[in-house]
Amino acid sequence: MTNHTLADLGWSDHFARQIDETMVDLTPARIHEVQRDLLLVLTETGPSTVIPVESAGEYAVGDWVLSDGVKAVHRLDPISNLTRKAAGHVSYQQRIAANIDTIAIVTSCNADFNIPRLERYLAMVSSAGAMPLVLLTKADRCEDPRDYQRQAERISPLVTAIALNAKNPEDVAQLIPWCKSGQTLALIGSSGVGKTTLRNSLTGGEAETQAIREDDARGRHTTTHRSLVPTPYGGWLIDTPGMRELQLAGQEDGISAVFEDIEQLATQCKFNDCAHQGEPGCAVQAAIEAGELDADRLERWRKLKREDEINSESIARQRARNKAFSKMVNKTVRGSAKRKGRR
Ligand SMILES: Nc1nc2c(ncn2[C@@H]2O[C@H](COP(=O)(O)OP(=O)(O)OP(=O)(O)O)[C@@H](O)[C@H]2O)c(=O)[nH]1
Ligand SMILES: [Zn+2]
Repeated sequence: MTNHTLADLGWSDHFARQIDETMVDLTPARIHEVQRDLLLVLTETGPSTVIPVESAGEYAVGDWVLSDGVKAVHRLDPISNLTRKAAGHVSYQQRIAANIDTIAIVTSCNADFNIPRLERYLAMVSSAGAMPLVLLTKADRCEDPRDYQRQAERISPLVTAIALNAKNPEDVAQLIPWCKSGQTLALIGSSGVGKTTLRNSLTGGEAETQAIREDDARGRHTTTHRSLVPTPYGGWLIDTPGMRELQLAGQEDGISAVFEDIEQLATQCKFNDCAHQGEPGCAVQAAIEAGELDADRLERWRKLKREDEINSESIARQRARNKAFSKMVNKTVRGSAKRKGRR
């Protein structure tokens, strides 16, 4: 990897503002890969490694840290933060990637194309604080890719959809505007939709196109490998392989953004707490009857909100349990130190 300026690496005023006089001797470094006990970073003087001071789960690829040459002394507050509820029967919010300008949701112009899943991804992206882009791969295998494009763009005014053949360099060149100087583009989507193919086309790299197993509740070792890689256009690419389960948690704002039409209608219902289930003066039901809103879309909005609520509650309960446990441990440790002191 060649040397880059901080701006080339994606640095901006947002990060500079977080540095106070106690931190001026530290070196800004951007994480390009998170390992269990080590962070692989990029600095103005080239690639390096630093030791995390928090647990590995607190860091995400794309994060900025301040290094003293050995340790990542501070982790800077990110501009955008892609998270999900961790996969399996566990209750915590998992960080996936940070400081991404655009998140491309990759799906194919075939059976993988699925409106409810796109809505879910779009809510995640919106909640992350990044711009969404929908990439419809395998357009070369499909009779009418424009139909998929129209369906995706109908979901929300937030959506720009591009249909392409991920293997064709001319098609992939349409993505260059999102990969320029200091910009970071991330690719998310199901297995087999062409993320690795796109990554290879965009970086000139040769990453293997194979399925990657991720951590699950049975405690298998994670082999996911999220990394920040340079593109020849001055920007960066983050691939997020093998994310099978995508549960929302704490992403109500993203759901509201994607279902803005419904939330807007709901403000016109007669009752503030209208459940849109047949109450008089319900603007949402009126829109369905007038053919302006799809009843299935209302159901999907309800389902995502319920899921987000249930997951957020279980995460909050787990946090409270963890807090109570560490309080108890601290008390025990202090108690035993006191007893020792008396002896
Ligand atoms: N014809 C055609 N084939 C494609 C296109 N995109 C991907 N493929 C093929 O689809 C298969 C899966 O592509 P990958 O790039 O490995 O998919 P992935 O999303 O990286 O999958 P994971 O690594 O499992 O997450 C490969 O055989 C690709 O060559 C496309 O636009 N057109
Ligand atoms: Zn209503």
